[in-house]
Amino acid sequence: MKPRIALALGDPAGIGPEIVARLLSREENRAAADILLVADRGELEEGMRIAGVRFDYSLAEEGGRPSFAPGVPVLLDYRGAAQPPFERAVATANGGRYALDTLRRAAELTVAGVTDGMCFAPLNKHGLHLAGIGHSDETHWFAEILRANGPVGEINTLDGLWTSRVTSHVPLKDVSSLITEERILDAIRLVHGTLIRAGVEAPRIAVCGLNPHNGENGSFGREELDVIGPTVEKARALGLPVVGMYPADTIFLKAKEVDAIVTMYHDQGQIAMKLMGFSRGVTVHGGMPIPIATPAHGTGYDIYGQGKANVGAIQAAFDVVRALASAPRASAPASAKDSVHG
Ligand SMILES: NC(=O)C1=CN([C@@H]2O[C@H](COP(=O)(O)OP(=O)(O)OC[C@H]3O[C@@H](n4cnc5c(N)ncnc54)[C@H](O)[C@@H]3O)[C@@H](O)[C@H]2O)C=CC1
Ligand SMILES: NCC(=O)COP(=O)(O)O
Repeated sequence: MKPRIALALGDPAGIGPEIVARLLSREENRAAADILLVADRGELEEGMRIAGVRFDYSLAEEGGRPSFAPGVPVLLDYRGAAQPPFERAVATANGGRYALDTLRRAAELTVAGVTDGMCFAPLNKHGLHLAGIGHSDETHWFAEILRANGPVGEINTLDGLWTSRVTSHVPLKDVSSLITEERILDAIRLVHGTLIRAGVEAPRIAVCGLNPHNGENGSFGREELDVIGPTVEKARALGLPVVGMYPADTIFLKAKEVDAIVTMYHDQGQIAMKLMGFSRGVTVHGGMPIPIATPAHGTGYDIYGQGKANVGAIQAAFDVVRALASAPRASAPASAKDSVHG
């Protein structure tokens, strides 16, 4: 059966509408899934205008189940509490509200079984903060509204390599104090479970150090000796397939030998992954009861409206979420089965 995918435009001030338009202008994408666009109609039309593409879509009735016809996306014309017109190329509370409300609607529809997974174009985290998200990022907001009952975190994937992070959207000065046995084990388990769900039968996972050259026996920091090394040993004893720890500056040279790399902070993984393939990188929101994917790149305000945003990463995100949505779903916690929280 074709997966049914809810698709949202993300931040209307950025390149999201343009890249979604370009994604859906590809006939093979419209054929590969039943697509429910959760989007303001004016923003979708604007995205098509900027991208210089057009495709046919039908309209869903609010509250009604969409009736999918082959190759024709269904649009749920929805903007939540946001009010057009949207300012462009700048983070605003209105744009952040639009992003959050459309994501919430897409999540509700997916939890309710109308769709099997969701994909969204980039949002702007400052806009989310202006809109009052109440969390550091959308991952923790998703965890709340979906009542995720275990560890959650961003997982990035590119060309078959996956990464998870022990810390994510926190100031760099706080990273060291957040590197604990519990958080390292969570990051290992999160990516291990995601790999299994993605069909990797025997995942191999490498763990990264924090300090230059793994701290050189404590000369440049003790996190490796005190926490990371012993936790890697413990993970192995628990039966998790981990190797390492390896210094951050060379761990990605081993990318072909492993399926996943656990990094200690955001940019350890993201710089490497974005250099390896900026236009193919995907972020999966790990630990959620439903599949959620988005491009690893952001809102690209500097190229808004120019019609030159690359479609590659949202194409990859769409492909990843289709694969995850086609796999048998781990049972959602009872609390998340009927409604979205909050
Ligand atoms: N999927 C998502 O929701 C993501 C959202 N973000 C958010 O996006 C916002 C902006 O982040 P930045 O650090 O400025 O990164 P960015 O990825 O938006 O921009 C970095 C550079 O890459 C270029 N770029 C980005 N996407 C492109 C595309 N598809 N085609 C061609 N060039 C592209 C931009 O023009 C810019 O020069 C932040 O609020 C960040 O949190 C960041 C990553 C992922
Ligand atoms: N929405 C996903 C996202 O923003 C991932 O971006 P980042 O983790 O690279 O900041």
